[in-house]
Amino acid sequence: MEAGDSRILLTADDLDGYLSVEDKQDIKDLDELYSQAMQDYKILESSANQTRLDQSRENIISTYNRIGDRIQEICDRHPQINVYSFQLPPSSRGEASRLIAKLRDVRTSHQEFLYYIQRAYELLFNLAFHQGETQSKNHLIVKTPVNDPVQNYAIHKIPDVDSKIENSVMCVMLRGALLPSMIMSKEVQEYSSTGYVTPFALFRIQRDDSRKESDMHYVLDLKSSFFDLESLDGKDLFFADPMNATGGSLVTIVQYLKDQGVKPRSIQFFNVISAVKGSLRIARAIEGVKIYTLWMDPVLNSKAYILPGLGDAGDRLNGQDIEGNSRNIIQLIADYGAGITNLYRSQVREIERTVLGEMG
Ligand SMILES: O=P(O)(O)OC[C@H]1O[C@H](OP(=O)(O)OP(=O)(O)O)[C@H](O)[C@@H]1O
Ligand SMILES: O=c1cc[nH]c(=O)[nH]1
Repeated sequence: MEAGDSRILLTADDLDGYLSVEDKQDIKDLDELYSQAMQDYKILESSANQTRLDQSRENIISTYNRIGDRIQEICDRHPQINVYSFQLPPSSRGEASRLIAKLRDVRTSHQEFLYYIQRAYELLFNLAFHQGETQSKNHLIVKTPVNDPVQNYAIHKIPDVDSKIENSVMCVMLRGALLPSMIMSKEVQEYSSTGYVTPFALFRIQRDDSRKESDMHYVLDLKSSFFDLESLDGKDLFFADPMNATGGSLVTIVQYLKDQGVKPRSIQFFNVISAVKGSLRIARAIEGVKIYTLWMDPVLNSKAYILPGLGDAGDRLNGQDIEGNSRNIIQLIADYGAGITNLYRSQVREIERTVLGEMG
């Protein structure tokens, strides 16, 4: 890892250095399997012959089954990688599958995309914090609008996850992860018995789009980042980024923090879709990390995009900038509109405080 005055750089070679021979073989096997599926996509996209179309659909289903089995077998060997569809009972898997299908679909509109991302983070919160041992409960006492014959109240028991969430700091990989991080922080607030609002640490991390995946550079721009190193020490660092592709963005930030002497209590990464390569690199590079992902995809293309993926998550969440006029964090939040900013009011206040300071 190289450090300039304000820019921290990591390369694809640095990341590959973490992979074992077995990891590289797993990645290669999936590349080969997925290239078979891509042959059939070409027929699906262009053929007018019904028999050929039917045959290619059959082939794709069967290749996908083999890919799914192979990915599950790889993930079973890595307990740090938690995949919703592999850990939840089969009856719950359809929910994640349908949701991911909606997010992937080119026809899904911006508003619908936001709606499904919000739902995805509810499921991820469930995967990370509600599984496993029998949990103690917190009681919610809710006043309802019904006041005849008397004012009504309802009691709801929710899992007591305070100890898992009330030491957390929301670490944001700007910019695509900004809204998902607000959503995750609100989940924390809603489940915390004290209404804990996470502090935010904002990191401007960029992949160099002019480079290929095999030669990718990751740049952490400290001048456009907002965080207080001391406030991260001993904390549970939550990163919520919809896409975990090559793993380079997360590893760059975590290594920088480590170099600065920060010792987090834990590092947890919440993704909607992860690629096998990025997950393996992270699991190898960051000791003790936990990855929670709704879905695991098999491969990356030469531009470091996840296949089949869902495209550019940042663009689908934030819309595209006008050429040469890249919006800052405050402008992005303003563009989410009143519906979103009112829903995530506490989170917006925390982010503004982090960016603008107490007087902002
Ligand atoms: O696992 P990695 O290969 O590091 O990639 C993941 C990063 O890529 C995406 O951001 P993108 O580079 O599209 O920029 P954006 O945040 O500005 O949308 C995504 O939101 C992650 O931050
Ligand atoms: O497929 C990908 C990879 C990185 N970032 C995205 O938004 N999509």
